[in-house]
Amino acid sequence: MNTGPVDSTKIPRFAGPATFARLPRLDQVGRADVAVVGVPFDTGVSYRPGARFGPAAVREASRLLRPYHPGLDVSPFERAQVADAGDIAVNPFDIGQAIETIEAAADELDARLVTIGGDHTIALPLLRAAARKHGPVALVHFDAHLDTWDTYFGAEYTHGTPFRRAVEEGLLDTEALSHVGIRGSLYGKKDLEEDRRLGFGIVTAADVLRRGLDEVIDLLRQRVGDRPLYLSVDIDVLDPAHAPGTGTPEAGGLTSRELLEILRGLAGTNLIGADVVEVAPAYDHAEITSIAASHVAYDLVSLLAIQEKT
Ligand SMILES: N=C(N)NCCCC(=O)O
Ligand SMILES: [Zn+2]
Ligand SMILES: [Zn+2]
Repeated sequence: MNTGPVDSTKIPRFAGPATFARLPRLDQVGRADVAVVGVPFDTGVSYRPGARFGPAAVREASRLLRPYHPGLDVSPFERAQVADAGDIAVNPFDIGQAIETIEAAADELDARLVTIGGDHTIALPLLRAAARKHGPVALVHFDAHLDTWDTYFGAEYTHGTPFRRAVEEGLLDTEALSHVGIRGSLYGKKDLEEDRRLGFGIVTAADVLRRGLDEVIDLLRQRVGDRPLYLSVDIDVLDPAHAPGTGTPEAGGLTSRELLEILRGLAGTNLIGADVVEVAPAYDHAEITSIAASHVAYDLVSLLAIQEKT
């Protein structure tokens, strides 16, 4: 029997400290199939800081989550032992050291991870840990931005560069890389050319509107096949109306309904880990962004849980 969340019909959901979805802490249950872990880190940002407060805000906003997911027809916390592994204690003054700490912590956590960021820099060490376990992985990357740029101010490790570094390091299966939700201005046309050369296919935000969800889901599933899959969700894939609380907002994004439907459309793929990043609560209003991110994390946990045998 897996230990589930605190019962919100008996203990008010607004009482007590927040773990993700009111789940037990990892140290309370000893082991987990799926662990939710926070990475309060935002030293890699190019514009507004504040994503270091993302994990705490997403946990607070997750108090309303209930234990049955009707869209996927699963009770994820019964199907799998899901636990909150707390936050990784990253150095805010040294990006290199923070990256090493995240990689080591991900290696050590003996569970499939849903990581709550933190800025997008953290995807690189998480992918290093994933590739160490599974070999080069397929990637579906939800974001307004490519995040395959080369350097900023000469810095190689930033929130705009993790996926170029990941390809260079051989962490990704370059036959199976997709960005979803891309939009907004670029530095030049070469950004797209270099991205294509690295192996990425792009589903733009406009494609989601014009081609529709079913076609987009089919295309993504075809590209992924049965490869081990990592999902990275930058919350700025959503329109600023759906996610104002983020560091580099771009107009013309997905609705939270579209994003959740695409995620549900990936049920049955060989998902091995996922992150939700770039929630910066200082720019949020009425918890719009952290509520969206907590629901995304719930769907990611559910996608991992349905892979556990019943
Ligand atoms: N990963 C996120 N959210 N943003 C990257 C933006 C990089 C830039 O300033 O051009
Ligand atoms: Zn982004
Ligand atoms: Zn990003």
